[in-house]
Amino acid sequence: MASDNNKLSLDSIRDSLIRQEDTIIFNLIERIKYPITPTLYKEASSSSWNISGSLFHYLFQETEALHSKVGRYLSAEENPFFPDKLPASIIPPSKCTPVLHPAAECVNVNEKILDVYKKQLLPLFCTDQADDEENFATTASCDIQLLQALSRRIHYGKFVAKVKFRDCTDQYKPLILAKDRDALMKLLTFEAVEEVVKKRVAKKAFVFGQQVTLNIDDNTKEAKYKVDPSLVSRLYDEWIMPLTKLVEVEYLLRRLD
Ligand SMILES: O=C(O)C(=O)C[C@]1(C(=O)O)C=C[C@@H](O)C=C1
Repeated sequence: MASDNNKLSLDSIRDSLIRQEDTIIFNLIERIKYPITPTLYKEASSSSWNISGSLFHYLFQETEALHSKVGRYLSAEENPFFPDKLPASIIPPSKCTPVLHPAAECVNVNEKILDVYKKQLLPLFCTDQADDEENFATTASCDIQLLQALSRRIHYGKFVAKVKFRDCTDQYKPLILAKDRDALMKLLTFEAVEEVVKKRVAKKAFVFGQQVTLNIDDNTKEAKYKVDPSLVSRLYDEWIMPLTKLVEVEYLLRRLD
């Protein structure tokens, strides 16, 4: 969607952000089936595995390398977590005019996303801590899919910023020239939209996380959900939307380069 330059509007981008909520919530539900699994994220040097870094890090880097070869990071919607380690794509880049300003490539907050994910989000969402060795690879694959979904959503801020600048250039230009981050942040913020997002994702978590049964008696039992809706709302309020806005500001600050 975001590759179609002519049709790009704030409404179409917001529609995509809404659709991405489903992906994030489903991936979250998948990941939290497993415990935190501390060994997965620890340096593997002391183990018998012949790798440097953690098993999670190894699988993530190798996954990105493979995806890079088949052109994943040629898309402006994708941002790598290990940009310095990527092999070239075997697929040639598209000949279409790029949608974003070339400086968009320098905006990458994945290091922050990874840090927040490991230190704050996993402990918040995963209640159990255990080393389930049989599921190391599956657990790490769930982490990677969730992180890629979070990264794509947060870096969509570049497209949001692009249309906001295009539609209100007169308001944004002086703030960019003055490098006034706070004023840019204020101008691009829509509190009413954020309130709707928080309520909608909580509702989606409630609906997607229900146990679906065909037994009518089950409706009367106390409902059990796979993910706490209030935590999903908090995920958006405290991390996803602030990081999206950070990406918007970073993109705008480079927009006139
Ligand atoms: O919809 C927008 O205008 C956005 O900038 C996206 C977003 C979000 O992350 O959902 C971020 C900032 C706004 O305050 C509202 C929503």
